Amino acid sequence: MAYFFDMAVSSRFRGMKILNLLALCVLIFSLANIVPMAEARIRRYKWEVKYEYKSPDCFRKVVITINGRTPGPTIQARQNDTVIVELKNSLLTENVAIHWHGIRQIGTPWADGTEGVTQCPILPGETFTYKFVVDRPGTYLYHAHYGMQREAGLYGSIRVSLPEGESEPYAYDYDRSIILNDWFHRSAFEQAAGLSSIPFQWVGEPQSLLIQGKGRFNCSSLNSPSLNVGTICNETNPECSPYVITVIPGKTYRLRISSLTALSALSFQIEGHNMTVVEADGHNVEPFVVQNLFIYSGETYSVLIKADQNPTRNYWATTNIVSRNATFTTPPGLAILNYYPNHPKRSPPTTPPSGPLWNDVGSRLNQSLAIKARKGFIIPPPQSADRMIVMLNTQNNVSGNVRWSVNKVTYTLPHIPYLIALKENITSAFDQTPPPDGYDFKNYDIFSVAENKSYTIRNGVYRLNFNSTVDIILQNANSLSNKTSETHPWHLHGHDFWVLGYGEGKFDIYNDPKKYNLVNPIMKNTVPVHRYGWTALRFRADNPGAWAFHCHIESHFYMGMGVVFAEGIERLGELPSSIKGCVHRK
Ligand SMILES: O=C1O[C@H]([C@@H](O)CO)C(O)=C1O
Repeated sequence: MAYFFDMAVSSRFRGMKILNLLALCVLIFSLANIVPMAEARIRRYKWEVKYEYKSPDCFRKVVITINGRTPGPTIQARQNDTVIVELKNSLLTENVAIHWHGIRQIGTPWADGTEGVTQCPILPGETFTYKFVVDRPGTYLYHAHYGMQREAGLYGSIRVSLPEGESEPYAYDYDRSIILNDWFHRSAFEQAAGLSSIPFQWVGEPQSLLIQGKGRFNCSSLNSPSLNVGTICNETNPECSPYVITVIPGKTYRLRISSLTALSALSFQIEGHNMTVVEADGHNVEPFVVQNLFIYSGETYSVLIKADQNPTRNYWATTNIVSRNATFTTPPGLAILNYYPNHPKRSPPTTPPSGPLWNDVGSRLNQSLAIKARKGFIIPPPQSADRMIVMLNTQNNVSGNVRWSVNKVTYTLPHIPYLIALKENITSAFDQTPPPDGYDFKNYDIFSVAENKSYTIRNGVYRLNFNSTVDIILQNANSLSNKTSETHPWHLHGHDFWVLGYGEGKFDIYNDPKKYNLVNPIMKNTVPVHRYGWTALRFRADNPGAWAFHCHIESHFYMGMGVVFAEGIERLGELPSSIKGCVHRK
């Protein structure tokens, strides 16, 4: 029919058509010159997730790889690009889900990749497609968000650059992404089993620290005669040769340093080189100089270093555990800063710098306080909040097991993910009573071993009014051991928050808010609450969806240290059916 019509069009008509087409082309061409088209592109990735034997720290174990690698491939995109990841789960007996850490998922809450919150798990053999826009430049991460799977090596970097022609407010010649991690030889399954057992079995300190997937375990410490040590642990395996950062003398490097540790807070340092901190979690920082960069799981920083030292040798870059005493259990992670043209494997002639003391709390608090938004890039916070939620973090004994609680509630995920249950009004899916907004401020002593009364395991959500401003006060306390309070890195999905302040001791709801930094607070997505201290955050509940907020220590989240916020669900259109595989309804 169309063919017939085309043939029937008279030549006069055809001539007019061609003229119109030409005019349209001229119009598009001139418009393109007046309004430069923002060139948002699609970045497409095809990933296969598999079990493989690897020896990241010379000790061979089963890890989870993406296209054969751990860390997985770096996602590189420009601001406003659409990232599409087609993920095939080739794990034989295990589900998977991947979270895009720091990407707010505005308009795509179903792509956040948080099993139990925003989607059903991806079953073995299935392929699932994540599609989302990276709307801000900066350094982000991705990692598994199912059980304790992240620890098995399923993680990588996301690097979002500015649109073509725009540049950062600081200058550098080259750019490198480095993920720090701690590494355990026992599998995530064994660890989870221990945490769920009675008696409780703690995961302990990691066996080694990895810098961009490489570490070194002392194989001779495995001297059990029943082990054929050579096949399990081999220090000459190239997989565990130190990570090398090659630099050209005189040049400036932007190192994007992030941490995805399962447990440890870290310090990172490069022998003889100061680091200028310029970015935190995707936001420009008013530059400040450090020798030791303290970094908590889930945080990302960019630091600038100048290769301005004696170029005839190489230097050590090291990372070591702070905030927990791992002095006798976990050696520092080592990498080599290689000055070209020295041989990259040439060991520096010095002993590696021994980072700061593990219990130097003051220096860590000082760094937290030093991070401010950069002049010219300040996003002013709302000057007041509509709601304040004070979250007391405690460690408790719940039903005979060690657990973590927020305001006496230990979190557990429902079988139907919150996003689906909320949108489709499946009220039986989770506890409809929200968790408490505070704790007994007057009577609770944060300096004593946690009392153990009326703690419960629940799965209610905090429902936030859409577009309201919410203050969260993370309040730390003594754990189950005398004179112990741990540092917890809290990560919020779906939003960045302003960091309004940190303090020591018990937060005073009347006086401490007067000390908030409402002038130039940094925005972040992950923040530590220091021992026996508090951290105050503010965010706007302006992103329709269900969002996890949790301690980024893998075992602590597993032990119930998290909450879920929900806002603006009624604004969402129909959810994609691909996230609903575990929901069977009549
Ligand atoms: O959650 C934890 O449990 C142990 C210990 O407190 C009990 O064994 C520990 O160090 C944690 O961080």
